[in-house]
Amino acid sequence: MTTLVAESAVTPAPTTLLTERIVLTGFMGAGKSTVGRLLAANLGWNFLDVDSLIERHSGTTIEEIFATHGEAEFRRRESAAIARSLGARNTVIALGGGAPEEITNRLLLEQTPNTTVVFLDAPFAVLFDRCVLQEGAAVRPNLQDPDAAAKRFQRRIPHYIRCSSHRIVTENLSIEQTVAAIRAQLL
Ligand SMILES: Nc1ncnc2c1ncn2[C@@H]1O[C@H](COP(=O)(O)OP(=O)(O)OP(=O)(O)O)[C@@H](O)[C@H]1O
Ligand SMILES: O=C(O)C1=C[C@@H](O)[C@@H](O)[C@H](O)C1
Ligand SMILES: [Mg+2]
Repeated sequence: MTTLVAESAVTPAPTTLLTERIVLTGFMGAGKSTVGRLLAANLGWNFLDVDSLIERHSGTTIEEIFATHGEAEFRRRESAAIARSLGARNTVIALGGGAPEEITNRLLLEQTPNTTVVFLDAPFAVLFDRCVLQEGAAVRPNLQDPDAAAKRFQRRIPHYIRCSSHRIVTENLSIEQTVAAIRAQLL
């Protein structure tokens, strides 16, 4: 049993919003982890990264889970990690890029009260370039084949849109500007 420890736990008075948790969704490279961590620090909230939770709980890397057990098992672990993370309050939660494709995850998001889902959007080419430039990007299992990744992107767009109440187009924004744009929509 792994306990749920936020990556950044803070005690000072957190910013009060009309929501208890902000969930970031979007494709690989959207900035869910990078923006999420900064947004949480900015609000004085905690931050949880579902991909990191899965790795901590499994005691291994996502790459290894895909290689050893396959994507279906990864998705089961992902749903369990999302369910655990949605119990947290005053928390920014970064989902994995494929989470909204699963009906279980969409229902979890929809049915958890006081949960605001923000879709970080950008064109596939921008996201792909960001991932390639990022250190360690080569290990993202679902980014190995660019054509297949582009198809996944297309397939997922309607799910990202439907499961979110806010959408930020980040193509021309820095990480700091993306955080400011989220704050402007939610505060
Ligand atoms: N405007 C921007 N917004 C977000 N990230 C940006 C931006 N510009 C550049 N980046 C870079 O893009 C990368 C985004 O990666 P990040 O790991 O945060 O994405 P992610 O959405 O969490 O992806 P994954 O689904 O694979 O976990 C980082 O290296 C970040 O520095
Ligand atoms: O888009 C995807 O399918 C994935 C995105 C990452 O966040 C990880 O959840 C994993 O690499 C799968
Ligand atoms: Mg991430």
